Amino acid sequence: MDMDQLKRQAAARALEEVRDGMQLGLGTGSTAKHFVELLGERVRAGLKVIGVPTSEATRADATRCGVPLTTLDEIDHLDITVDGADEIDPELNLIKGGGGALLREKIVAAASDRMIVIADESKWVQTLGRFPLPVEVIPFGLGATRRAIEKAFAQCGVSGQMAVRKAKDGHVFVTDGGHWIVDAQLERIADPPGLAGALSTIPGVVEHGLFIGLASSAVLAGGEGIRVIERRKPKGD
Ligand SMILES: O=C[C@H](O)[C@H](O)[C@H](O)COP(=O)(O)O
Repeated sequence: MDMDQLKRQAAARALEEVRDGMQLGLGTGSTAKHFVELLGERVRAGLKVIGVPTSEATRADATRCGVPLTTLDEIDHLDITVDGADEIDPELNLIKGGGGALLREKIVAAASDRMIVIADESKWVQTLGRFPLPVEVIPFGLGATRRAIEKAFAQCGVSGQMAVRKAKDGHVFVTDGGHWIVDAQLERIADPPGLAGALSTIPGVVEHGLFIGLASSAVLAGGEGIRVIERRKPKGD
């Protein structure tokens, strides 16, 4: 079975959690896109749900698939967010933002009662960090922000090359929020909550790709079948 089929299987398993009347956060990326497509099939068959997209790309996909959309200004909470991830550790800490949607993804996940992460098994790691950590930054004062990020890394015992993300056309990648992303090659993040806290205090950092205490469960699809891992601690701890 190829990777794309595994992603679709994980998406299909998460869809089993969706009930009539639910308000859903719709993630971004190639795995979340399968969820949006499968959800669209159910909507066309009569399921009543409403979604909040985490990116302009997902907004376009959801619209194409016939999934009705709203915003977090119109509704006061979401029942479930279903989203992909770049890395998932056994505490269900995540690295996200490979597609650049981390800011909206984190806002939407935090507004949800439950976040279900869907992925193929390759995203499961013992320690986060092999995937470059995306840090969303304000272009103004980037030199100072980079130095502050390096200091935060040193305080947390990590180091690595940082690079401003480029789009395929060679220009700087700009997020849906109009910001830039610095990708940090850290290899091994021993204390994800500590690093998340340190990055959050830097003024030029808008958000970072460490999702701590947000995922309620992970649905991992692999050659041997599907594994569902539930978070041990309650959400927010
Ligand atoms: O910004 C993008 C998101 O965080 C994605 O959910 C993440 O990069 C995983 O994407 P994919 O399912 O394509 O591997």
